[in-house]
Amino acid sequence: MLEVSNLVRRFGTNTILDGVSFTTAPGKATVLVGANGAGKTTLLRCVAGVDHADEGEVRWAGREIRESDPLIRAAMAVGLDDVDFFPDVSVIEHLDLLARAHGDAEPEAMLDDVLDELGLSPVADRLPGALSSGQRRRLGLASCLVRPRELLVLDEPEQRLDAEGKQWLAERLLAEKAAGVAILLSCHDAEMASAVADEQLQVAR
Ligand SMILES: Nc1ncnc2c1ncn2[C@@H]1O[C@H](COP(=O)(O)OP(=O)(O)OP(=O)(O)O)[C@@H](O)[C@H]1O
Repeated sequence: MLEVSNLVRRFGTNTILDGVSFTTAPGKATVLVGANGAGKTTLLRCVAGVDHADEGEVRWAGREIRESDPLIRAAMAVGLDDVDFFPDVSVIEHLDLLARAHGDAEPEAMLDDVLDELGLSPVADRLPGALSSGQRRRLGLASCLVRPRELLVLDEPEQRLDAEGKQWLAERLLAEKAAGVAILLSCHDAEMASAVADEQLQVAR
């Protein structure tokens, strides 16, 4: 379980998060909603361990979150917007590397399924620089799906997806919940937020 307690994040004199607390549970989705600049990405970055709160705590299974902790990395699949890909590693090679790094010695069939599901099969051999922004977004999502996960953290995953992609995303998130995965995501799409959320958390400065 993820436990966020009294999280405070300041940038200079600006207090962005002012004592945020919530928990997630297996099979449940918490959706962060709020205006541009409200602090949703900041909160997700603190949860993922790539940013550090000034006060408060983020714990997973009782352990303080550190992105270098193998137990945390094994449990948490994170799709933030600033994902970088190796420029000279193809779509399929990225996914293959990730799956193997997380202990799948024979990922080929699973990779085919994920590529197919995300409509990335036709560009499987392309380098990231030759993808459209929507295809890069899909590759970021695929990166979360080719590895084991107990918690899925996604920052505005609906961004740059076409209508079909959004429909797929909503269905996939419901399937993740049904498989027992806890989900924490930010979302500007009200329809998707209500379709997926067990709890909506209003983030406001
Ligand atoms: N590294 C930083 N240094 C200074 N200010 C920052 C930094 N990162 C974020 N901010 C500020 O914190 C506030 C919250 O930003 P954040 O990206 O968390 O908002 P958001 O809710 O995700 O917005 P959006 O819906 O537009 O993605 C903004 O005012 C932003 O300018």
